[in-house]
Amino acid sequence: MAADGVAGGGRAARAVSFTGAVKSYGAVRAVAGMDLEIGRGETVALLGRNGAGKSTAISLLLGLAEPDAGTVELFGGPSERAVRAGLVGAMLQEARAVTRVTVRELVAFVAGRYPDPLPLAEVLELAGIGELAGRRVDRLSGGQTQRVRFAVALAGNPSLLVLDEPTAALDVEARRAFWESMRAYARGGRTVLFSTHYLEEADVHADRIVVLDRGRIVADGTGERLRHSAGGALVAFDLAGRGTAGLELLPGVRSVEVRGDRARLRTDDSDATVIALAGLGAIRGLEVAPASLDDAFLALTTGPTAHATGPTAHATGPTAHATGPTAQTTDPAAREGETV
Ligand SMILES: Nc1ncnc2c1ncn2[C@@H]1O[C@H](COP(=O)(O)OP(=O)(O)OP(=O)(O)O)[C@@H](O)[C@H]1O
Repeated sequence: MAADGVAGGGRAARAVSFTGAVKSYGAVRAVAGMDLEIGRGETVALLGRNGAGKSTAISLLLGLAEPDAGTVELFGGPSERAVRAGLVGAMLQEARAVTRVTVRELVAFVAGRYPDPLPLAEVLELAGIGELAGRRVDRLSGGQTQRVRFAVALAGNPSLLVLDEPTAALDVEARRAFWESMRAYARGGRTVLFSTHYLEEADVHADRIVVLDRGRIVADGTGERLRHSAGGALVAFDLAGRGTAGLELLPGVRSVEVRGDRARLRTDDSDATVIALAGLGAIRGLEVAPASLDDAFLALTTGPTAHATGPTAHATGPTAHATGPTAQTTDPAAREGETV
């Protein structure tokens, strides 16, 4: 694969390496010391609330922004080298397409800038836009535009595909088709990094989920591992007038939450917790359920955001002003107008 051509660190080089990366905007530490390695062939989801730092991390990774401290490397070298070598395709938020060109012209233009592009027909099919090929790119719906962005990201047959909230504007059917294509692409040994707010998408479509909160990685692992880290199960029962004192001391219990007359215990050992509750005679309306990924995510990221004081940044952030036909590629030529 072409990636081997720039793997300065040899075969062991990672697709992506963040080492102590920091990026601040004024007083806001958007990325606050990030260490992350992504191996070749992995599909990784970047998950986090609004303002968690996902887009900023992606900008650093693509070389669209420079870290204030630390390093970010792609394929064992500077991002720019990997980008110039055509190893990277990206689908960013809010990038506007040029006017007056057709979908086919745009995708062909982008493909032509890469050394080893995919055949045009294959790109159009993968992105599900065969029928739109003759349409002008500035006359598409939001979801259609999103699919064209995906095509632009795929066009160069990149070894690393970076997708910032790729399904944001897609309807259910388009979403399903998108993930099918993404997985087919990843199966060819490519590395995929995508950001999302959808926990289920991360769980189903990524090998690994990296949870960001306030610019830091607060969890990194499979969905299963995340669920476990949040407490393996939830045990709920009716308090029936009894108090909650001592519940947090029961075996396995990590946290206690009370809603109305019902207590919800997050526990690492539901059997032990239930036996202890039975010993207390507190089993009315007893329910045991595995912790959901939502539970895990909330447990990992709940709390006041240190810097979420304004509107989310991506409308004005480093990805927003990419306007040319290569706006969603990472071709350095496309970044000449960057103001970051
Ligand atoms: N260009 C910028 N100027 C000032 N602040 C910025 C800029 N870009 C991002 N930020 C701030 O950095 C923090 C991280 O923003 P970022 O866009 O990376 O988060 P995100 O996880 O991608 O959010 P979302 O899910 O809403 O897209 C936010 O507090 C945001 O306001």
